[in-house]
Amino acid sequence: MAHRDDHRGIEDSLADLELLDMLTAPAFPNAHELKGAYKRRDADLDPLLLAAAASYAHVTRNHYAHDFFPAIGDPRAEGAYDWTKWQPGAARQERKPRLKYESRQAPRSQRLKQLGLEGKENDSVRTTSTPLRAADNLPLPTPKIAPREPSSSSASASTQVPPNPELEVQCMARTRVPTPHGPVFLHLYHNNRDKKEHLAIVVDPAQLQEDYPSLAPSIRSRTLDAIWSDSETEMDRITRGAYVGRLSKDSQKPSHPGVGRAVTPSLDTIPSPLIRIHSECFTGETIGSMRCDCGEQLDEAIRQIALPITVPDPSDPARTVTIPGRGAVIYMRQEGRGIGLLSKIRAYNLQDLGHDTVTANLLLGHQADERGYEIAAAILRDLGLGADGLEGVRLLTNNPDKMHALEEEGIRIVERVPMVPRSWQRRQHHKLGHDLADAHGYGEDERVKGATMIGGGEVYGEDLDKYLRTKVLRMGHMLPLLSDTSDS
Ligand SMILES: Nc1nc2c(ncn2[C@@H]2O[C@H](COP(=O)(O)OP(=O)(O)OP(=O)(O)O)[C@@H](O)[C@H]2O)c(=O)[nH]1
Repeated sequence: MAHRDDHRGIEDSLADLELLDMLTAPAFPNAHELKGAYKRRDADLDPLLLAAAASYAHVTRNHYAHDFFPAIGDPRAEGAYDWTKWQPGAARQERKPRLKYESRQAPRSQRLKQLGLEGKENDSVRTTSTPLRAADNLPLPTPKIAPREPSSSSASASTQVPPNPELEVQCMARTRVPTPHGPVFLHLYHNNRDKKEHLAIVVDPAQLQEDYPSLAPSIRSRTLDAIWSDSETEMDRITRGAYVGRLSKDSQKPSHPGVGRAVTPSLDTIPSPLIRIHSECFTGETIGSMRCDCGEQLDEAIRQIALPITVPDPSDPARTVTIPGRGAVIYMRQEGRGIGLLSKIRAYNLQDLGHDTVTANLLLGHQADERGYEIAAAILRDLGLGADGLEGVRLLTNNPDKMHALEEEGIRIVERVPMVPRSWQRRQHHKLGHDLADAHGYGEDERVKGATMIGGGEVYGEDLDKYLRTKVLRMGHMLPLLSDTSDS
């Protein structure tokens, strides 16, 4: 639209305004007079989109890799019509010639042919030439796991796999994670039965001491500590977590197969490791749902496992020594007792209609519990827990099916430890005096409000400090550093 001081003058401005009114008013007052005077200008496409498409050279963001970019900015390349010089009624201006677009990249079909991927255009393929592949800068050898058991519908004659390959689990990586209950070692497992990444949260802080083995054998993954290939380097082993002691700039000791297996003479006097087989629960663990106590159970399991243990001193049986708690939570990706999150959410709606958790599952065509424990048992064996000839386990559960399933898988359970919900413990605490709560290691005022990890209290410590400082100093996060605020 023209400006008042513009050489075109007031008439042009009024004409522009009239046209704008015509286009934007809900009903133009003299519509009957003007009918047919203007061509309708309803845009089928967003005008901004059209403007962007028409502007500048024929550039989309997919063209950035191409070769004409040096020419952008060159006046010869800017061959588009100069609209600032437009005059009403003026003759169409000469257009400057555009530079011819040339790409140095061969056509896609030729590039695919070179890579032997002809005809696979739509497959999601990663080629060696793909830039910025996360794994490129850290190639890790991976051990072979037998292929997944084929389902009857997917098995074809051309891809013959043994019908029921023996279950194999493989710990792919392990790392230390500080938690409010002390350090744990998070282990990530693959297996040849399902495509899920099951986890083991191993509590065994004695491993962090330089001068271990301690009184009890270390809880370590056999498959992680194994040699994966002749070509693996010490750095490969350390990067995947196959190290001993505490990893730091000054301490980098790769582990060797069989580390931590030695059965110490004092083993009979040390309680068996405390174990929980926990099933994933997004709602309870992540968003603090109070529809279940899964978040609390996970927190409580780690807390109980990490409680220090008092044992007879091997050098003087008349005295006792305290050793760090030990055990593991095997965290199975069996959301909603195996029915999955989608079905569990639907089941919750049925529960709101008055059905209980079991009926809701059944109404959806599921079983009350669709979990299996073969993989959990295999992970326990890999960690040297409950297996033949090694330590038995104390199992934290109220679920008899879980106990039986594990025993059927050959896991030796020497004791069942009940999982009492904290709110019940509190009520018991009121009824019976302080004995029960004290027996579980905390009193009325401590932690009873924290139903989940989320409500569980403040997180602090050396590792968190370091992490936050790096974010401020290297990533520009807007947080006052502790030293900056100490004076204020
Ligand atoms: N389908 C369904 N799953 C639920 C519901 N509430 C919790 N879960 C799931 O139940 C599983 C939790 O089970 P566990 O913590 O192993 O508990 P459990 O089998 O009762 O046994 P213990 O706690 O060991 O005594 C998680 O996968 C949750 O997602 C529900 O209402 N419906």
